[in-house]
Amino acid sequence: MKTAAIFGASGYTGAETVRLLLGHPEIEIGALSANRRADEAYGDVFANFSGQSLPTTQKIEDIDLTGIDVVFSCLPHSTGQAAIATALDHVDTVIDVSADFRLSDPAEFEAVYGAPHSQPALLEDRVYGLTEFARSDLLGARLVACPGCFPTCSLLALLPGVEASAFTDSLIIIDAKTGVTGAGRKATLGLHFSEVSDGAHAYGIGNHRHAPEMEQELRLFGHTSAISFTPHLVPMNRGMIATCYVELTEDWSVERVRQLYAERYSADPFVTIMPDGEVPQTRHVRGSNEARIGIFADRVPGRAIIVSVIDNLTKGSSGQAVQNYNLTQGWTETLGLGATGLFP
Ligand SMILES: NC(=O)C1=CN([C@@H]2O[C@H](COP(=O)(O)OP(=O)(O)OC[C@H]3O[C@@H](n4cnc5c(N)ncnc54)[C@H](OP(=O)(O)O)[C@@H]3O)[C@@H](O)[C@H]2O)C=CC1
Ligand SMILES: CC(=O)N[C@@H](CCC(=O)OP(=O)(O)O)C(=O)O
Repeated sequence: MKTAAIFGASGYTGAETVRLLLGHPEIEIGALSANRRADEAYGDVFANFSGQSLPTTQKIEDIDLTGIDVVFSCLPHSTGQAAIATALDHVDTVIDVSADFRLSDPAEFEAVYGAPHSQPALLEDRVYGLTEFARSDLLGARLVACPGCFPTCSLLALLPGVEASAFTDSLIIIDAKTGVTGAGRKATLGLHFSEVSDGAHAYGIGNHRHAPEMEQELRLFGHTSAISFTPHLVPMNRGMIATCYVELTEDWSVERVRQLYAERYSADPFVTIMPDGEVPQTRHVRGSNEARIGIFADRVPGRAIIVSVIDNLTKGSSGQAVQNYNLTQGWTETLGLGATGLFP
């Protein structure tokens, strides 16, 4: 049995991590951090957990890491770098769901996130944990940077085709939508019910910070040109959908791409390639760690449209974090992640 501390347990990804770990047969929860909500019973922070036997929340600096094996860090980007460095002196593994260790180049981190990285040495050995493309690096990894939710959803839809040179280098357009929990639990005017219900809007247009992260990974698989990516906020709690437009290279058809994806993901328990004509829907993966991907022909000859859905809080963050930790330990990757999507 391993003991976990969860940093940022009073936030949405922290709560999702707690929910998943409560069902994990090999992990017990030893500590929960919060900032404004420190020193509270966890059931007071999130009423759905009242009745569960869980530690009281503490400030990170008050947590005794003796006896903790793994930290799941669910802090806003740029707030957890020093705490993660300290934690690595005491625990075997840190799984970070923030953006802090995703970009491998500290100069690019500073350009995208507006502040220098305080722990650049840790970037050298960190594993970028898009699980389905990182398995061989995860066993024994000490620091895993879980991809952003948009990159997870989009890269799962794009990388097999890029890897096989099925797409031209000129066109990748990603049109994505996210549920409101993607913005975290903060009280912000633009996230109030009356501001997000009954409508949808684009944001981060032309400059969202996830585009450089996706380009970093696409480059590793051979796609060198810039992508266009626009996220939208839509009135749902959980869920994310990325609709990706690509141009097929000669000899590639939509049917061949679908076959390629089915083979590439055939051994992956959390990626489903939809049968021809079936449209993936966010409502079918809510609360599960599953990604569903559908591949369609465009009316423009030579183009394909790839639609990918995940739950931003599960495969898009905490679920993938648990999946990655399972693999660092050499365990079956599905441990603690067996839930089917909550529908209706
Ligand atoms: N939400 C999502 O869908 C996804 C989120 N992520 C990433 O996961 C991380 C957490 O996101 P999310 O759970 O949504 O965020 P929340 O805003 O819901 O939670 C943030 C957590 O961090 C704590 N915290 C905030 N500032 C500090 C600080 N300066 N020092 C210590 N603790 C602090 C908060 O404590 P308190 O509330 O008590 O003050 C809270 O526990 C972020 O980096 C986010 O980008 C990644 C993928 C998807
Ligand atoms: C709705 C909303 O605001 N979503 C967040 C993305 C989710 C997320 O948390 O991504 P990181 O882990 O990279 O921070 C955004 O667009 O910035």
